[in-house]
Amino acid sequence: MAQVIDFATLPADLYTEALPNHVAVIMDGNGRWATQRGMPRIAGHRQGAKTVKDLLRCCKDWGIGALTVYAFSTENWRRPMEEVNFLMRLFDRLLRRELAEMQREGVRIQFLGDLSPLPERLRSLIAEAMALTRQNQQVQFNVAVNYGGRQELVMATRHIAQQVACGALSLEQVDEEALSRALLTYPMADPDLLIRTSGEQRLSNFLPWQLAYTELYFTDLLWPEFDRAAFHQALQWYQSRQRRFGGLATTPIAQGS
Ligand SMILES: CC(C)=CCC/C(C)=C/CC/C(C)=C/COP(=O)(O)OP(=O)(O)O
Ligand SMILES: C=C(C)CCOP(=O)(O)OP(=O)(O)O
Ligand SMILES: [Mg+2]
Repeated sequence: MAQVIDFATLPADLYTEALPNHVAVIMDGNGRWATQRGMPRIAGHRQGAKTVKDLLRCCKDWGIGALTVYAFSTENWRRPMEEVNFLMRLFDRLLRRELAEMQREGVRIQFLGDLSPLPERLRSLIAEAMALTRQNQQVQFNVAVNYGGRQELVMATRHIAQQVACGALSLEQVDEEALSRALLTYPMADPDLLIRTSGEQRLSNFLPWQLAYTELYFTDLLWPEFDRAAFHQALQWYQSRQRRFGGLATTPIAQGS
């Protein structure tokens, strides 16, 4: 008989000490999921929102400290206006609907990206959500909205150039640490695991600096299909990896800890 796994708690074949501390996700495939079912693309985004809600809860249940999701890229403005507007309204609705529960669950929510072109009401909801949850420590939830890795690096470079120009930083002080400090993700640790759904194997401008040594996991599942069993598989795969960081072979993560 097939083994039944209770996904409410950490499955027995995953090891707490060998879990990623920070998981990043490119939630791709919402549009295809809906199209395959004869539904409008926006129905896929609506379903995808349910998936992210359960994944966040799963991270909390399984003891994973940080989840970063790619919700809207700097390039996604190229989509039809109706889809962009729907997504903005969806972010707005989710924040209003879920904020109290996230607060109860100890979720600290942060947004990464240039928020200036977002609708005014969404921006103030975002500010309120970040302020309300800033002391929470159960799980950190980062939502990348109007995020672009190249834009982030340009902004960081400008910031550093300005500091050098005004004498606050010497040229010798411009190092990896200084650049990390100028990024939107500071002071978070880099993701240990990146998951991209829908079969595409590219970064699409997501966290190019921060993912330098991240383990990359690709699955053909479309984002609305990515459930706890799929996350379990991704974590099993992660625990079998050897992270070398340029050094020599070590044991897989699950045996090395
Ligand atoms: C606040 C929050 C976290 C919201 C969750 C809503 C959500 C899942 C947003 C993702 C939007 C998006 C552009 C997904 C990519 O799929 P796609 O449209 O590119 O799908 P396709 O590649 O099949 O066309
Ligand atoms: C998941 C998000 C928010 C952006 C990446 O997916 P895209 O669908 O925009 O990426 P490309 O296939 O265009 O590279
Ligand atoms: Mg896509």
